Amino acid sequence: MSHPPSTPQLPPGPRASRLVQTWRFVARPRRSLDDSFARYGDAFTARIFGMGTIVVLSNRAAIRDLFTADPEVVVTGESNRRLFEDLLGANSLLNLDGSRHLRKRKLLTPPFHGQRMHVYGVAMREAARRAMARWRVGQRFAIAQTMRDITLEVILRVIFGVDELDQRERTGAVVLDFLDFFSRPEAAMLGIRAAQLDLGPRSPWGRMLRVRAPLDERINAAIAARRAAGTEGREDILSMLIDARDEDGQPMSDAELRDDLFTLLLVGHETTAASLTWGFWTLLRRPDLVAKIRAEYREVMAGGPLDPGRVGELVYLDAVVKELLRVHPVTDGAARLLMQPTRLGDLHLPAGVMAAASTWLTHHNPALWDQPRRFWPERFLGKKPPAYAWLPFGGGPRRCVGAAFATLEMKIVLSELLNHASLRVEPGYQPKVARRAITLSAAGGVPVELLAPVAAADRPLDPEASP
Ligand code: HEM
Repeated sequence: MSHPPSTPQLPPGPRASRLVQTWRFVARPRRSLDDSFARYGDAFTARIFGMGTIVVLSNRAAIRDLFTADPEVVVTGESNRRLFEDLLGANSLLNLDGSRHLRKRKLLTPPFHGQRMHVYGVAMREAARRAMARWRVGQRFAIAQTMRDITLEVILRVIFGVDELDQRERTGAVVLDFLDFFSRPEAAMLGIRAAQLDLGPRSPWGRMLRVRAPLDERINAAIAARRAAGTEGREDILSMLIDARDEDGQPMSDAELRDDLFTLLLVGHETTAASLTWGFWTLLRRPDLVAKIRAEYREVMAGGPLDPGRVGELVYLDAVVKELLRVHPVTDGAARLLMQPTRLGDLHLPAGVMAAASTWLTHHNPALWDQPRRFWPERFLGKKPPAYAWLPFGGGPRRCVGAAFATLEMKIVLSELLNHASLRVEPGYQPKVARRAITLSAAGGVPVELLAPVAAADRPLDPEASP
């Protein structure tokens, strides 16, 4: 092992202009990374508008040092603020550092753990079943849209406890309008601070503010209504956050609540929907894997009703989900800003630059994974994912708050749909990777067709039936 150089320096990287590098990052997210990895290896320097100079890592030792560094020195909120302060709000967990981040995380962690997960599991299963009930044999549809409908319904229900379906759908439409805006080419401009100016409804920032306003209104109205009606007996996240107190006994202000709910809405469903979409595209072309998922489901079901509390018994499905998150990561990775010169593995990087653990490159680095391009869930059977090599949810003190929630949702939706519906993906369909809001999703939405009537909830499909 070589030693880090004594003076801070940047590793080499692509020499193209910042503009060209930014365009490639937006338009060809995978290829640009693969090309740079092939040329420069597991640490290289890129220059991207909105992010400045960024050292892209797929080296395990460097990633370990990044995730275990002092969060006052290697920060996240400060760099997020440059991109998202006006978008997500100054109080958003994503935009905070140090003690304010810690305090907010303590408030936001309990809603996503423990007994509550069972309640969410029931909501997830219901949303999946409701989606299937709408399908007709022979119908063709984009599975990405179904996944968005399901995950949006779930997040709205668990965040706001919107019980009434109609109201949930109207709020959902406002959220989708907002997110759709982020799949337009002009949205790439929003990361540039100088472009964050309201120059009227035709300017990107002006448009963003106008599609966000109705969403703000709905969130503010929900907060006011809940404060007025009280939180007694309620199990939604909004009520939990209204009741939460920090160490000094202080409740959250309306502004804080608004920023947090907005953040959770944005990061809490599109990511899971995109992961599930890649999942269906992968699994529907692999009847052998679907047969194994179904056989396991039947076996576990033989021991009694498979309610969401028993999903943990589906160990093969667990391995499938881990492998999906490895092969098709839906975020670029975990980025930090270095406030001081920092040693990361063999690197000694200067202050002021960003360092990012690249999910795509780390998950496909042949030095870390046997046959990295192969989809092979068995690699996770009976084994924990290797530390600092499997990072779909980032790592360290900023690791994704919703990781357990998202994993549960993926398992429930995959298992409900694969065990009760025979779907066919259009033969030869090969999706491109497209940026949509913060996620890398399958362009075209993955068209599928329902081949036979959806099976009853208590009569799962035969393992050998068509996928
Ligand atoms: C498959 C689905 C998901 C993926 C792949 C994903 C991925 C990520 C990643 C990579 C990060 C950055 C971690 C880091 O910097 O180390 C993150 C942060 C975060 N995620 Fe997720 N996420 C998913 C679902 C969710 C859900 C369902 C929620 C909540 C309902 C959520 C809430 C958050 C929050 C609040 C943060 C910021 C944490 C902080 O800064 O302390 N995510 N997520």
